[in-house]
Amino acid sequence: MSLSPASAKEKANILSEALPYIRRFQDKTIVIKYGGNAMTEEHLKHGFAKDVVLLKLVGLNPVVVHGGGPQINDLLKRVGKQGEFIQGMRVTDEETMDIVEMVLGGQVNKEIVNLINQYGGKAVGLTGTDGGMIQAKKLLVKSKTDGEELIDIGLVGEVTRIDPALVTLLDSQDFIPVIAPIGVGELGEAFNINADLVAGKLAETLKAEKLILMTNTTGVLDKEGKLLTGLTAAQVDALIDDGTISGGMIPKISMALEAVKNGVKSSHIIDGRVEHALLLEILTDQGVGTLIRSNA
Ligand SMILES: Nc1ncnc2c1ncn2[C@@H]1O[C@H](COP(=O)(O)OP(=O)(O)O)[C@@H](O)[C@H]1O
Ligand SMILES: CC(=O)N[C@@H](CCC(=O)OP(=O)(O)O)C(=O)O
Repeated sequence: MSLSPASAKEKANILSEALPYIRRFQDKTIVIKYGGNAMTEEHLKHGFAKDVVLLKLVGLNPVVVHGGGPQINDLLKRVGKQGEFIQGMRVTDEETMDIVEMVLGGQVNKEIVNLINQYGGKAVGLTGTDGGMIQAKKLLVKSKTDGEELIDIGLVGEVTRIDPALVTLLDSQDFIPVIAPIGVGELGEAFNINADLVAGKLAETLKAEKLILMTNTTGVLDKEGKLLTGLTAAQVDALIDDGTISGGMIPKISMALEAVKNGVKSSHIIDGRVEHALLLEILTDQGVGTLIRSNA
């Protein structure tokens, strides 16, 4: 099928628009958090895998951290349990932890790895426990009503240290790391960690060029539901305080902000429901979603 001259020109323009970005991001690390809500449709999963392979082939180093919250909820439901969250973090007892390990470390991780490999990438699936990569300790959540009170929500972890050696080794051999957000404690115990937290800390440790958090909204929205295309630290604090940012968006925006304060060049919260959102964000002039900057 031949293209009309106008549409051929448009396609060529888009391809050539990518050139400066490919040059600028050559050999740079891009940490991509693929949220469970952005992987609910088959065609989106395929589009994501293709984008990751393309980024690798043009010389960037994508590192994938995935979530799987809705997929964990599905399995919990099947065993008659209801998922419960406090400030965006899943309350995780031992039985829930078994399911978290099955879904994140097994089902979801393997599916993403297989898809990337199907499109010609060399993906390797890991959890944070492999090689002792993600060290963690119990996370205590601050009470909303009494900021001083700390709530124990079970086997939920926060990252204490990341050893980047394994990821760096894989990158150097052209593999694409695909990481499930499970960490290991001092006594060898497994912790369930919010995937945004892992992605943010990993981006800092790897001194990534970009942290991209893919989710199921167009970005951060204001009280009227309008997209906020750019946010600074002060604006984020105000939006959390007045309740505009809530639930799962709290850990996301906090990590996006912490990452840019600690050396990551830019953080982006983008809509994983838009086909090829990754390519649009990284390789075109068209910014998508919300860009988070530090105040400095
Ligand atoms: N101000 C806001 N802008 C956009 N989303 C928000 C906001 N406040 C809360 N949210 C909620 O945060 C959700 C994204 O977080 P989460 O469900 O944890 O996504 P993911 O599974 O991708 O990590 C959105 O779907 C929305 O319901
Ligand atoms: C402690 C905690 O909340 N862990 C998350 C880990 C998965 C995750 O973060 O998945 P999404 O990115 O798809 O939300 C959970 O159990 O759901």
